[in-house]
Amino acid sequence: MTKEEYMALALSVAESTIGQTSPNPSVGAVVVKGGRIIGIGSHLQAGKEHAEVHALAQAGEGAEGGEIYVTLEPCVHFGKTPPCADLIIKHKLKKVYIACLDPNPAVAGKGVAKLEQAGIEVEIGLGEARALELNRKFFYFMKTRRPYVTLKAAMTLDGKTATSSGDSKWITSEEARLDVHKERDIHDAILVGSQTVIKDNPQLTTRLPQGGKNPIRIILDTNLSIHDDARILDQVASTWIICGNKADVETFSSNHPHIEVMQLPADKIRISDVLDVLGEKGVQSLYVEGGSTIHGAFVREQLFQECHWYIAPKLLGGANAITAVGGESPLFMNDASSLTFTSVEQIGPDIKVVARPKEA
Ligand SMILES: Nc1c(/N=C/[C@H](O)[C@H](O)[C@H](O)COP(=O)(O)O)[nH]c(=O)[nH]c1=O
Repeated sequence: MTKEEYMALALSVAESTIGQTSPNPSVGAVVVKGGRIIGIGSHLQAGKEHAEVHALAQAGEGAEGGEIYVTLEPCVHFGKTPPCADLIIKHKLKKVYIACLDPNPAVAGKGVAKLEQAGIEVEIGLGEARALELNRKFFYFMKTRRPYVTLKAAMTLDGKTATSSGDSKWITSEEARLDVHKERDIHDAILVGSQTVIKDNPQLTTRLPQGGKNPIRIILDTNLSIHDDARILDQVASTWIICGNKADVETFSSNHPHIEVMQLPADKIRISDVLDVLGEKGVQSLYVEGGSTIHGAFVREQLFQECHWYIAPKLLGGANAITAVGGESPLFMNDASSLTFTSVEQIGPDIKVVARPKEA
């Protein structure tokens, strides 16, 4: 295998753990000696061993004089295990291939410096684009201390997410809805507005055949207006409610002591305040399932990093049907958010379009 193929293997191993390592990044490592793979490892869960620890444990003494391919710069800090840079030095590897540097300015380059001081050759950048994409959400959070926001909407071909009566069952297929649960599984948190809770009474849990992690359910509810029997108030998953400063938190909390309520200082909920609060709580990835008014707020304030549009081959019609992105229309087309399509894929009879705002 070529060095590109060894790094591609490390990247694949890292990609297979996306969503399960938060708040840590997903990392993969491959140890090679004499053209033979002698160790493969990935970071499987925050607090557990890093990828290099697993790969080097598998390689054992045979690692001496070999090379390691790692998708993120080896750490220099003491976590659950000693710094990976020290472990690589201890195993006397000859060369380290690093796909991308740590985004944290406090540690960026420190791992490389330590390896080079120990006389180990370091090559940076092999598979870098794929390594940056793989931990895109983590890197964004590290840089901004705000969650990476993905807007999700399911709509008809003419952009409707419900009929004028609010009916939306179902627009997209089972397959497309299953894909939504895969997205929920890899996100730290999911967010909807109180209108979606009142109209749809969603569970907002991850229901995959193979199981999966429930994201934290975040409800924007200015006046704590959701009904006491709403399904998201059950104890199947964590639920946080963000409300305005006029809401009667005391009454709500006495009725629902297990629900975390965050009261913002203003009477209206501003998305930028929501993202600051969630960032402080360590939420790195946020999946916004709407509805229309909520999407309108995120789009108007340009506070999203990606949108996933699931489009069904149906035409609903009706100017009074519910549109995917509500709120006020800008006066001019120039005020539209300019995006770039990053992928379009068919899922069952539907298509999933992923688009991102043009890099600022
Ligand atoms: N109506 C449709 C959707 N509707 C999405 C609404 O947010 C709906 O209330 C929640 O997805 C329901 O959540 P839960 O299943 O109770 O956890 N989403 C889709 O992907 N396709 C559709 O057709």
